Amino acid sequence: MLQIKNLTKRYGDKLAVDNLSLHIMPGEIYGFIGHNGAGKTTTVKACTGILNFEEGDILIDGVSIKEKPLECKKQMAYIPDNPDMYDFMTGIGYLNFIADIFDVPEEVRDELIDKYADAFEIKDNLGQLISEYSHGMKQKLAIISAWIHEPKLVIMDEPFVGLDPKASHILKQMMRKMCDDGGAIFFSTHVLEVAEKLCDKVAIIKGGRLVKAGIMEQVKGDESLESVFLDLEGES
Ligand SMILES: Nc1ncnc2c1ncn2[C@@H]1O[C@H](COP(=O)(O)OP(=O)(O)OP(=O)(O)O)[C@@H](O)[C@H]1O
Repeated sequence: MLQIKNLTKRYGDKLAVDNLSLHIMPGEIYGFIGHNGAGKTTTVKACTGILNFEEGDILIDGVSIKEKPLECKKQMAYIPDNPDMYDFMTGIGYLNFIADIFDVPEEVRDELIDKYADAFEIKDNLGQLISEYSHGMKQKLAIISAWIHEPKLVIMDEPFVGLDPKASHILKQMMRKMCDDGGAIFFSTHVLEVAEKLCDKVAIIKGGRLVKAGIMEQVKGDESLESVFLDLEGES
């Protein structure tokens, strides 16, 4: 579903991502972990077509994001680390705007908005301006907007930041359901306990280079993900 092939990205002289390859298959929740500045956001943004890269390629369902960005973007949803949305819109206005872009039929969008807004307990806030939303409310709106066009692939950067415990629980259920239905999820996180419980596979990046990747149980063995991560961080 998402194939990162030998991705290399530089900012001027700074090598941010170095020859990174990963393959996220349908049905998989794939976690992406690494220290601050390791290259997670750079990789995530390259996957969504927001950030150009010099070397390598990224395929969404077999299609290159470099060659056919629009075709790729139709298949996916992206939730950035900071949900910057149009403050002048109402919540419902924003959701309908996204649904329009992705051509979601009215009955379908109404049903999905109703279901997810209810689950996240922001139904009563949908008529309010986004400028009046808290960080967590914006994050909930961003998640709903991602799910209403039923993408095959969801890419998220730190999706649990700002969510209250109930909303985190609902998001985890939504992620599992989507992947059980054949979708795929690639997300970065610093919350290793969540990654350990939720992810089928995990990749660890350090200084722009992939240091470990694979099935969660194999990556962590008998240890916790945290101790594997800290051991790798300690290695020079
Ligand atoms: N626009 C930019 N210009 C120059 N350097 C950048 C830019 N964005 C990121 N970098 C550098 O690229 C490297 C990777 O940054 P990136 O944001 O991908 O890390 P990250 O793993 O997402 O970190 P964090 O966990 O702190 O969000 C860092 O050294 C960072 O300073």
